[in-house]
Amino acid sequence: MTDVPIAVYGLCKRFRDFVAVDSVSFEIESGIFGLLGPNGAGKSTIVLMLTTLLKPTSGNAFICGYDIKKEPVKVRECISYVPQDLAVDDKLTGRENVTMFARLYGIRDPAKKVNEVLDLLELTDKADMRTNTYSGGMKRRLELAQALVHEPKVLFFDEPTVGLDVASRTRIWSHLRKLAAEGVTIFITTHYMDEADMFCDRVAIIDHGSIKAIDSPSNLKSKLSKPIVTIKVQDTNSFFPDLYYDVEGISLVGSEAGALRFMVDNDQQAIPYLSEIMIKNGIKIASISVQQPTLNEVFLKNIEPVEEMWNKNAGLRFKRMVRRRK
Ligand SMILES: Nc1ncnc2c1ncn2[C@@H]1O[C@H](COP(=O)(O)OP(=O)(O)OP(=O)(O)O)[C@@H](O)[C@H]1O
Repeated sequence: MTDVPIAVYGLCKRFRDFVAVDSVSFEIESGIFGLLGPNGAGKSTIVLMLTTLLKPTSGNAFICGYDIKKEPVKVRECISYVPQDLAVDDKLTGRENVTMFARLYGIRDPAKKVNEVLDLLELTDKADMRTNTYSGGMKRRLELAQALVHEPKVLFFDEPTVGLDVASRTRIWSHLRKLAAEGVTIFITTHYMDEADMFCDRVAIIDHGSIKAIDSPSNLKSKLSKPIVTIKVQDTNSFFPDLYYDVEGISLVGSEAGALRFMVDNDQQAIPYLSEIMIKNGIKIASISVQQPTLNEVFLKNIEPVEEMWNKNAGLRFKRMVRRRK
């Protein structure tokens, strides 16, 4: 028994002899947690187990302290799950859709609560229109409204922004950040690295059913690589002093015509330091730019390259072919 909203211990799922989730463990205390992984990595299988829709083969998990195997009803009372596929009835209005969910959850005064969540998700204006007139972004917000009507402590959201335009994505994320600030623990799956980087407090990268890396996006990025500072100079024949080559936390990693590239521990400290040296040595700076490592790079570093996977699968296919012919 644990107090954290989501605690997962050695969770496994096998489909016959195929291991879809391989002894996954993690704890989530608060905020937005993103599960990232290529297609078929095991993300949905984990979400289905945590939401009690699929039985684990072994291992266990606790949601709000409740055992997903022994107390599935208690778990369901404190969570909401928004799947990837649209779960909005086009024949009903937005209000009717949310009211239906409120009734299913057995909420006593549904009208009040429905108004509250419609307002929270900025849907009041269009609440009495049929949802076949809604945009994709509005439908996704309506699904979120449906999920929030019974005030869940933990929200599972599969691919929250898939297929939406930039403005709708930003809006969904701003609602999720607000919910997280109010104390709802949010578990999302996504393929959008830039969004996970910007909006998730912690992420886990999963491949072939096991967790390859788990941390805050900034820690994962800084473990992978350091920022690169590129300084371009006006006179491409400038003489560059050797001085800064040996400074701790700054190392020269490239020099092309008129440009020097440094890998630095801290770009905020390195830039003024390097500029000062250049100015003191009479070198005129044309521009300074910083390239931070991205979560995309972290992701690619942690998953098996498609080529290797293809070779492995081709090997398996070949073995099966040989077996069939015997
Ligand atoms: N009911 C099932 N029976 C057999 N295999 C399954 C079943 N459900 C999932 N799998 C397999 O388990 C693996 C993980 O699937 P899962 O749907 O969890 O991946 P995912 O990371 O969610 O992928 P995507 O990003 O494409 O949604 C896949 O190889 C999938 O084919």
